[in-house]
Amino acid sequence: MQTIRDLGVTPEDQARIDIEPDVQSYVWRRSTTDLYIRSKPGPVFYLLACAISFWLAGYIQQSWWVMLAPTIAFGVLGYLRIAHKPPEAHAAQQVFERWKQVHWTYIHIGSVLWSVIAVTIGWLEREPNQAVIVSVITTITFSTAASHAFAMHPLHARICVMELILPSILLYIFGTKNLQATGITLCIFFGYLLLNVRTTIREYQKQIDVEVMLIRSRAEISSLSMTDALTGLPNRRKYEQAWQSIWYMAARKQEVLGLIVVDLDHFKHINDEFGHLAGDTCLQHFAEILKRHVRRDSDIAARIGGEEFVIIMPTCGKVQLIQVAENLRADLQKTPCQLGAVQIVFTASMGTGVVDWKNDDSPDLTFERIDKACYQAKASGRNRVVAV
Ligand SMILES: Nc1nc2c(ncn2[C@@H]2O[C@H](COP(=O)(O)OP(=O)(O)OP(=O)(O)O)[C@@H](O)[C@H]2O)c(=O)[nH]1
Repeated sequence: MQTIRDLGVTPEDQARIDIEPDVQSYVWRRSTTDLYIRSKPGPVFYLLACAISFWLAGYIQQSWWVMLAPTIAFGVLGYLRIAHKPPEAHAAQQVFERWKQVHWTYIHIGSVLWSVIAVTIGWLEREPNQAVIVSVITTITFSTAASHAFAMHPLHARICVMELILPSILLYIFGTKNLQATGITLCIFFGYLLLNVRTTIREYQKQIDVEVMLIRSRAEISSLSMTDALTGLPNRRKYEQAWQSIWYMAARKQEVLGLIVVDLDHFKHINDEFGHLAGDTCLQHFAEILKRHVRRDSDIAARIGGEEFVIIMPTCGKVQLIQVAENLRADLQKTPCQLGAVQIVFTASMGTGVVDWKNDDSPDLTFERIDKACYQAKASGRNRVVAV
């Protein structure tokens, strides 16, 4: 709900302030959803690579049981990754952080498991045969995929790449004789990957920045379309939306809901005598006075026509409404609008009332009743408050 308490805050600033929590939650949601989707297929590919390498090394031909442990491990991991769904869009930051930690644990377990398999094959084979070649190629593929897919969390992405590739490098260089060249090549590739992670992180960040910019611009446009350009108050469109939703919400519990309709007196004379620009300044002057009298966050003051304004005051009873309207009326009367050397004194007529839950069938009916009270105030001499 839009409030007008922040004097000196432009509608553009207000739009930005209002949207910030949404932007933050979008960024958290976006990065967690990306992580969730991108990490899902991992265990399937680990298992496939494991089966092919084991087959080429001849382990499966010796005993099918050799695949039991990897199948269970990657099966459970796959299930956990799928079942661990990202938090709801408007969850608190801590919820997103906790989710991230748990999900990254699943991802790290997967990359460590793969490393154990790749190192076991290298350790048992110790020569560049087909099984080792496949395990090296798949290790390169997995680490490249990790460096591309997990750019939303740079530190974890880097650790993941290390977990996948470093154990193989160490084994090939220091633990074997025939695979040292492969180890050195992998080492060079590892360096390239670490540099590559930096680029992908930057690209991912840029993409998010563009999306955030779009969200902010959309919110700004939508806020501007709800704001009266001259006074900075919510406009008729915003008032209608707010009045409808506040009215129906109050109707559920039959809560007290007050409305003040304000119409400036003889405004045409001001325009005719001092010019249209002076008229505009008077409208701005009145809007500033109005803002001073609308103090609660739940109250909404809006300009709904040329020189017509309303104040929606939830939980505000008859007596309070009259008091607010009288204070506003008196304040306007004693505070002239200063235009250079000229002072323009003008007044306002007001109708006030609360929703009559027995007879008011709709927000429009309530408005009509209180608007009529405002006309009565005009008809009975202006510069007064009529309560219904
Ligand atoms: N300067 C200026 N004048 C406006 C604006 N919107 C409406 N008006 C003027 O407000 C005046 C309203 O005139 P009327 O509806 O006759 O009402 P009034 O002169 O205030 O007379 P009562 O309401 O009967 O007291 C018209 O002259 C409009 O041109 C605006 O944005 N700027």
